[in-house]
Amino acid sequence: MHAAPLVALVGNPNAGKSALFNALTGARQKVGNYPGVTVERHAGRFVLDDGRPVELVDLPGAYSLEPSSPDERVTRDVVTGAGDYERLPDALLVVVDAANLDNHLRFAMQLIALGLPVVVALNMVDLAERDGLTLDAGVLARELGVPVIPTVAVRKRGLDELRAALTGAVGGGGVKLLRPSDGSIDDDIVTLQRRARALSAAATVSETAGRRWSHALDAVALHPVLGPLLLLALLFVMFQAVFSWSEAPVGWIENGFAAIEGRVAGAMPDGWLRSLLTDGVIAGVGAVVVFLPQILILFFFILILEQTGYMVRAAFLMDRLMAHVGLSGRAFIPLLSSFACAVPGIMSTRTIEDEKDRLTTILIAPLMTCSARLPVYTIVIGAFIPATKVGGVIGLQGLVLFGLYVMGILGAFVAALVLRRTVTKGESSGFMMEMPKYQWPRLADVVLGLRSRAAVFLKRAGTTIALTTIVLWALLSFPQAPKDGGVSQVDYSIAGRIANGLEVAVRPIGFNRDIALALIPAMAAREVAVAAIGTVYAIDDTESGRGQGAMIRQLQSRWTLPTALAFLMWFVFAPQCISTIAVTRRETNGWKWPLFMVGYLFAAAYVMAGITYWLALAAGL
Ligand SMILES: Nc1nc2c(ncn2[C@@H]2O[C@H](COP(=O)(O)OP(=O)(O)OP(=O)(O)O)[C@@H](O)[C@H]2O)c(=O)[nH]1
Ligand SMILES: [Mg+2]
Repeated sequence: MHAAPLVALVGNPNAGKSALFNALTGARQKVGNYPGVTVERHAGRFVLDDGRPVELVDLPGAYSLEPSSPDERVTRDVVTGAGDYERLPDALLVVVDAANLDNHLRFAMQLIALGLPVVVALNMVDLAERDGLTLDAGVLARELGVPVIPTVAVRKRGLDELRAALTGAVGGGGVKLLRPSDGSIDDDIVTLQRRARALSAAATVSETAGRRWSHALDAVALHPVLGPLLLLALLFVMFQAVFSWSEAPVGWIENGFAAIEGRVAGAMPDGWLRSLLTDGVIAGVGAVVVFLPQILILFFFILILEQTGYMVRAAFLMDRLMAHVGLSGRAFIPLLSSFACAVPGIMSTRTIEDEKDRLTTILIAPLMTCSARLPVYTIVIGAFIPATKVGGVIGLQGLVLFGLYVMGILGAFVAALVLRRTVTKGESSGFMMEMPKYQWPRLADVVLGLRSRAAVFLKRAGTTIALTTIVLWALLSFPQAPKDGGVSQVDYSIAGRIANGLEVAVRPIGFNRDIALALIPAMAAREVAVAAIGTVYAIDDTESGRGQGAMIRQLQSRWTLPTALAFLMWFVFAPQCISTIAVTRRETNGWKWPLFMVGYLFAAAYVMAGITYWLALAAGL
């Protein structure tokens, strides 16, 4: 049996390859309105008109066949059949952005010159029309010598025609492909560019000045003074929203868990199994799941920034600042993605050309406040920072949260500055990124993005987090303390004894036994810190009731303000996540850099938490 024909999706970054891949295969690859969304090869399947299945691979965007960064290398290797990829594609589906034709045609012409059967998707014709641009696909097809199909990937327009053209291209339909008459594979870049421009002019039927409002938006978004103010305002609204919008849904989730716990407790006799289910699993998982609304609000904002095309503007604004600390402008998007999670953030550093630039970005990515820290931050802020308004409008809790994010960013900048002068010394490169077109965010995409985030989070809560809390519950519950022995169950347990030992090391920075106890399971996932503390208090004090309210009261009675502040500072810096360490090992091909990263971050966490604690004490807090 023959393997299914292989078709590769290629084109410039942000042309809509992944959107087209999703439309054809029904997959849900990430799309986003900025270059460099896809950094790996992804495969899927669809069926041609004649019933043959086809394997389609989505590739990272590239500007040419001479790769300048690790992600572009993947694309070059696949289309030339080099590297580790098993076979040459049977056809290329080249995606070009209709509204950016002359730039995208240059790479398309290089690809056509490779000699493989090609179908061109003239994508985003809707945006071209919006900008008052009408193109003649027939002219393009004649000049390029390959089928050119107008498409709107996100509305699934042009897919039937595309499938028909691909059916011909992979051999079944007997369509004879014409080759371009000249040998453009050997053309130099200037000749190519000139041809691309001429071709795009020939295919342009009419063009009106429709981009005026986009220029007007950029005049504000990229303005040297207004631009940063707008960025700051946007970030600020985002952090306020994390607190103020989440109140009601957090209440619903809590009531839900309380109801489940009540049912379970009522249906079971008192004993270790009931304690495992209520104090361990339900209390622990519940303590984490209540943060779902806040995480979704954060992602809602990130998705909107990604889809509107604002993100690259923000990167542009930050470029000067980034250059000062020795980072490349390209580092902005990996760092911004790390606000969601450092793992995809570190993977997206593959778009950075320079080895040292890339390494520096990887090493500082864990300092961006990932969403797993949000539960830890919000519960401690909720307990120790009063919900008052500063100046009548700005919520103090949101302000402190914002401050913690800023702390992480400042820490990252300082780290970059130091690293670039020592271990990753080198020149930094300038900003080179196309501005994507402004687009309205599509509701369906936002919903899809939020759904997948919710799924990831709930899966973690149901697996890693549940498992860790069960282990922790067991270590906290055994051996059982003698009744009336004057020693608390937590102190008597295995976990308590370990924590009492560890406490010696963390006492100088203001941490108590409960915190020492939470730090180790938090290595599996940061949110577990909250679950762990929840479990400790549930076992220690069975009378105290449940839910965030009870936990906040426990924190207030057992921790001092300096301890709470030191704890927050620890979480800004500490490298507490095994997945991040693992992905760093993979992306840097060895243990050297992940170990270095863990070492410097733990040292920074310890020192910064200590400084915070002592300063707070000195200030009389
Ligand atoms: N209006 C409109 N938007 C589109 C169309 N195709 C894609 N988009 C949007 O354009 C942006 C880029 O799409 P992607 O599919 O991520 O682009 P890509 O080519 O995979 O980009 P990289 O992975 O970065 O190389 C996303 O915001 C899409 O929603 C289209 O035909 N019309
Ligand atoms: Mg993509």
